[in-house]
Amino acid sequence: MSAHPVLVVMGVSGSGKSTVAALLAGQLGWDYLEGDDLHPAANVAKMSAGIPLNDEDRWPWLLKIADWIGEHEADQMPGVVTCSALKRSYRDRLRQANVIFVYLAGSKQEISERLSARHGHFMPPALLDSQFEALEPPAQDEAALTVQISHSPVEEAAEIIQRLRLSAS
Ligand SMILES: Nc1ncnc2c1ncn2[C@@H]1O[C@H](COP(=O)(O)OP(=O)(O)OP(=O)(O)O)[C@@H](O)[C@H]1O
Ligand SMILES: O=C(O)[C@H](O)[C@@H](O)[C@H](O)[C@H](O)CO
Repeated sequence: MSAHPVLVVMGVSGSGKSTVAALLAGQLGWDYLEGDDLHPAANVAKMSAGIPLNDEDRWPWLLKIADWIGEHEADQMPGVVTCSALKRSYRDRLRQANVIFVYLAGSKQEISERLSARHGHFMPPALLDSQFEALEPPAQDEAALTVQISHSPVEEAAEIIQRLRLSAS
């Protein structure tokens, strides 16, 4: 593994990307980007209205995330970014740089319960079905690190650091 990877914490809405990625970035002392912050207002409005994004909506957003990753690679700065990265084609684009995908895997039931308990977020729980429909879990050859989400966020972050042999700063 490169000394300066960017971890892409991926998975459906509510899988815990923001929670786990923030912990990881804090513990590693690496730059952090909340990928949702790069969505154009139109995408946020669409999701808020309960309409799933399509490829056309997602590509400009994915390219902004790819830019952030590319800048970090050029500067030899490691980082952590959240990005649903639901489809293989999206991940193949992000993989043009030196990234490691960390896939937060859980059942629809488990994630649905978490989303129902989450407040103050634009993403309605009703969009979870569409997230699972779009999801193409990383295939074997993608070498993603798959983490089951049934543990606490702190345990998940510790597992990721240990399995990737990273060191907390
Ligand atoms: N391991 C966990 N155990 C219990 N609850 C968790 C865990 N991880 C996250 N949560 C809770 O589940 C909810 C969803 O987590 P979070 O917002 O981090 O997901 P997300 O994948 O970033 O979602 P989105 O893509 O919609 O922004 C939050 O309320 C969070 O506090
Ligand atoms: O690809 C997508 O459909 C979107 O990125 C969503 O996953 C949202 O960004 C996120 O889940 C909302 O919080």
